[in-house]
Amino acid sequence: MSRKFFVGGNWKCNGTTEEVKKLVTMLNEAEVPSEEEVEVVVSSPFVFLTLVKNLLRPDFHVAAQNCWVRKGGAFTGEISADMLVNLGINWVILGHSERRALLNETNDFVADKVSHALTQGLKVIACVGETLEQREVGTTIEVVAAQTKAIADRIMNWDNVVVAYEPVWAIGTGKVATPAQAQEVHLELRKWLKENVSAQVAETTRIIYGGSVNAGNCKELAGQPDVDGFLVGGASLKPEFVDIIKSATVKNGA
Ligand SMILES: O=C(CO)COP(=O)(O)O
Repeated sequence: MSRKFFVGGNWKCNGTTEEVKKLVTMLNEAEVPSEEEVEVVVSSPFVFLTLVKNLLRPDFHVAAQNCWVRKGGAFTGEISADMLVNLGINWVILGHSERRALLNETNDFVADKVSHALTQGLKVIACVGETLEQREVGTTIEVVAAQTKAIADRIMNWDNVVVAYEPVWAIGTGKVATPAQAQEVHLELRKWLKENVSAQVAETTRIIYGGSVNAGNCKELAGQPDVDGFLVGGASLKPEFVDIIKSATVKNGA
């Protein structure tokens, strides 16, 4: 398999220093498949990034949950991509549906951020996904294609991009997409990449699933041919995150 299994933990806006230390200790003690089999990236709130980076085992990586759309300057409250690089953080989540919905981030704005972050040397987890309303009126593929197109229009190189398909109706709801629903959208996204970017990008870009992933449902989802890993929210704050990391073995046939 040319696409290495990827498991991201999105801690969202959660945690105290003590809780973060506990979580990192739990992760450091976990026995998981090797780095060759699975890439693990945990995403803490900005204020804990250095703490996590300093304490976390070296085979796991750290991501920010957002960054500013261009170089730093007079942008009160923002964090620039080069600041993250300066801290030794090499990943960033961009375009999460919570930011799209609550902070009105548009497809173009997200795509500008992706493009800028890549030029600064960050690797990007770019999130796409439809709302329940959009799914119900049958526009799921159109919506995720438009979100992906905005990015494709601005970047030349997809090597450092992971696409996270996160149906909004499945996030934090306990209502996980069925393996067939996830596979359908992942396959369509891959087709879209093949037709609109290149066969090589379609073949090598990891498309991961997010939305109520837990220890109980991860194996069946991981068994889908176009599901290359997960972006985990709530369960990434719990010991079951380790079980989700281990679902890489489903993919790798162990
Ligand atoms: O938004 C998510 C990950 O980015 C998914 O969140 P939950 O796993 O809590 O549904």
